[in-house]
Amino acid sequence: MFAATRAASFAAKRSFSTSAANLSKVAVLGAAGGIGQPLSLLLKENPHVSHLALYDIVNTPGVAADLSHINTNSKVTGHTAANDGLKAALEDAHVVVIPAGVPRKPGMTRDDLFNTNASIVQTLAQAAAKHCPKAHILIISNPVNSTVPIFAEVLKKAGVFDPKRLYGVTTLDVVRASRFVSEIKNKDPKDVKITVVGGHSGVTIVPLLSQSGFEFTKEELDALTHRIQFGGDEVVQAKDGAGSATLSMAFAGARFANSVLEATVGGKKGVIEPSFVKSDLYADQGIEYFSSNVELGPNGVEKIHGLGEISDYEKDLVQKCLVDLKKNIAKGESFGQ
Ligand SMILES: NC(=O)c1ccc[n+]([C@@H]2O[C@H](COP(=O)([O-])OP(=O)(O)OC[C@H]3O[C@@H](n4cnc5c(N)ncnc54)[C@H](O)[C@@H]3O)[C@@H](O)[C@H]2O)c1
Ligand SMILES: O=C(O)C[C@H](O)C(=O)O
Repeated sequence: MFAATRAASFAAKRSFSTSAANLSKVAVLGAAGGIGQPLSLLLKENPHVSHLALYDIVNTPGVAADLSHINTNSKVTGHTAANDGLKAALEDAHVVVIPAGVPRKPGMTRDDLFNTNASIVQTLAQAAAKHCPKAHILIISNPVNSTVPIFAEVLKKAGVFDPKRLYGVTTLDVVRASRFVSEIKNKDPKDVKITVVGGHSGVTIVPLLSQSGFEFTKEELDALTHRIQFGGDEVVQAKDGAGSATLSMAFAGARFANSVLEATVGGKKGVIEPSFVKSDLYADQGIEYFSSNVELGPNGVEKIHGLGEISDYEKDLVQKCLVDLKKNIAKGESFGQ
């Protein structure tokens, strides 16, 4: 249903989106994985993409050959580590989306992925610093609360860090929040917008349900908050060892990538998405990265929105969030340094 709606909306936009200035190369790193494949499929439908470069350590030639038969305008190329494939994928990229890395199994936290994924992200950051220092970098690889600071430290070391162009993708949390609230309020999710702030794991995910326009009982509030914070665990448990969310993440990642493209090359104004970015909101408490609604413009992050008025219940959630977030960020920064 999404694909049909999305295709229709993209098709409508295509009529005014064909000039070269509106088109860009998008690279997906980790493109042959559970997220990478459906995400690349959705990006193949995006009218702002002129070239989709798919990089993974395995299987990208097949994924690229398959996607390249879809009759949308973009060219698709597949790259592996052979023949300097990472360089070829990254050169001239305007947007780089990164779902490379291992997913959770039941019983694991996202932080348990750190040991494996930190070095993967570090390697990809070193390559991005060299081959596409001006690209907009969208990080999906977990733990996002630490992988974004790792990426930033590598870019800083290379002297190319632009905080306006590095984004942790937290869109899945708002997608889930919208869906879960719509289920209990019997609404169409398209009319249910829930702001979610903080980070992307457990108690660092803070839904601001008091701003939703709906009334909740205390029981509903507790249940919804918990479900939004631990929605990822539901999928990990249901997949029973076969990974974590891939299809809903591809949907969320494609939505965020499209927003970045619309704001940076599509000329669209007032594009607002939540994202885990370098932020001043809690910098006075030593927390340099935070997810909140972010206004995107031609150069990326244009304005970081504050939290606005929040309830005492949410103030409590934010305090708990900040404790974990600070540790997750520090761990990423020290690894990246
Ligand atoms: N931000 C979010 O909301 C969110 C949501 C879901 C999953 N994730 C995270 O996304 C990551 C990927 O999840 P998945 O389900 O697609 O996993 P997956 O194992 O299915 O796919 C990961 C892919 O990364 C590739 N890869 C490994 N090392 C690489 C390297 N050095 N360079 C390029 N590619 C490399 C693998 O070959 C594989 O194809 C995980 O860390 C997961 O926790 C984040
Ligand atoms: O839960 C996970 O490990 C994957 C992802 O971060 C999610 O929220 O689904």
